[in-house]
Amino acid sequence: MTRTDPVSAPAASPRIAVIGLGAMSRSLARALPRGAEGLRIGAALVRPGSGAEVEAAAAAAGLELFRDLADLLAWAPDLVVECAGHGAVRDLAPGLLEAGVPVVVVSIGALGDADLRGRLEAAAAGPGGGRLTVASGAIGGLDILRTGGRAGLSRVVYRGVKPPAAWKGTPAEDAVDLDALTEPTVFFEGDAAEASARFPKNANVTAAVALAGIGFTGTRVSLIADPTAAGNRHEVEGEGAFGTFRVALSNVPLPDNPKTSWLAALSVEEAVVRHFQSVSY
Ligand SMILES: NC(=O)C1=CN([C@@H]2O[C@H](COP(=O)(O)OP(=O)(O)OC[C@H]3O[C@@H](n4cnc5c(N)ncnc54)[C@H](O)[C@@H]3O)[C@@H](O)[C@H]2O)C=CC1
Ligand SMILES: O=C([O-])CC(=O)C(=O)O
Repeated sequence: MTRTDPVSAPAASPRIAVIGLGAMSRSLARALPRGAEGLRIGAALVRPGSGAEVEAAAAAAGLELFRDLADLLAWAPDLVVECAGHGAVRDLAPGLLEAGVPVVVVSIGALGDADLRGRLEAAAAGPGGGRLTVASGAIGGLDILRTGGRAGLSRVVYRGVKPPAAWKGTPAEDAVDLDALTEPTVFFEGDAAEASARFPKNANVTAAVALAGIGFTGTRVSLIADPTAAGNRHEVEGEGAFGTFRVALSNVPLPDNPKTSWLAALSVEEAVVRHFQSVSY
């Protein structure tokens, strides 16, 4: 027998697409190919009305551009990574999962909606359903909440501090004059259900903490605008039968979006790499 093909042909590169082409997707598309794994983003699903700026961003990143879920499905993605917003999780993730496509979600606050969680769980569990994974995002310590939580948690508290500019365009503007602040100011106190729903671009971390720990209503949340803050700070304290813990992060924001920590983009990169590993450490 004559072989003309190489004995060990390289495996085809997985077809990875992002939803949304904002700060996080652009960071991911730039960073992923620099990793040793040889992965890259190949396509982006953007809003139907997206114009020339988005086309230029896609061209610069070498991405195929789709404006319709059916076109993305026809591209046959091996993995789709949502980096868009709560609406994208609600409108697009169930259809992807039903079609058998694995989905990584970073707009985790959308999962505060119990009906949506039920739809996603049903889509993933259905015949040929894809797997839904949640990226850790801009926060850490989720592993402690999950593991400690197996023996029961009695208290989980989250505190989020960002510079006033990062709270622009959010309900924080109704509570305080962000431009006039001279000291750290608490403008929201409540639970993770309310925080993640009212601050969909700033408080996804509260949903990540809630899902890993004691749920959306059990997780106490304070949000703070601090004119002296250089970046985005997140603190989580937990208590349970296992003991206690405290995690504090001081995150560098993405240059294109002061609301979003670079760590959130890195967490998506890590989730993508992990998805394709046969052994994960
Ligand atoms: N889990 C976490 O720790 C974090 C989660 N996030 C989430 O990630 C999202 C993306 O963050 P960034 O890239 O910084 O925001 P961004 O605002 O820079 O980019 C989001 C892009 O997605 C597009 N988009 C929105 N809905 C869409 C849809 N249905 N279909 C296609 N495109 C859509 C927007 O037009 C925009 O271009 C945020 O909206 C937030 O929900 C952000 C920071 C941290
Ligand atoms: O990126 C961050 O620091 C946190 C954030 O915006 C979110 O949780 O939605």
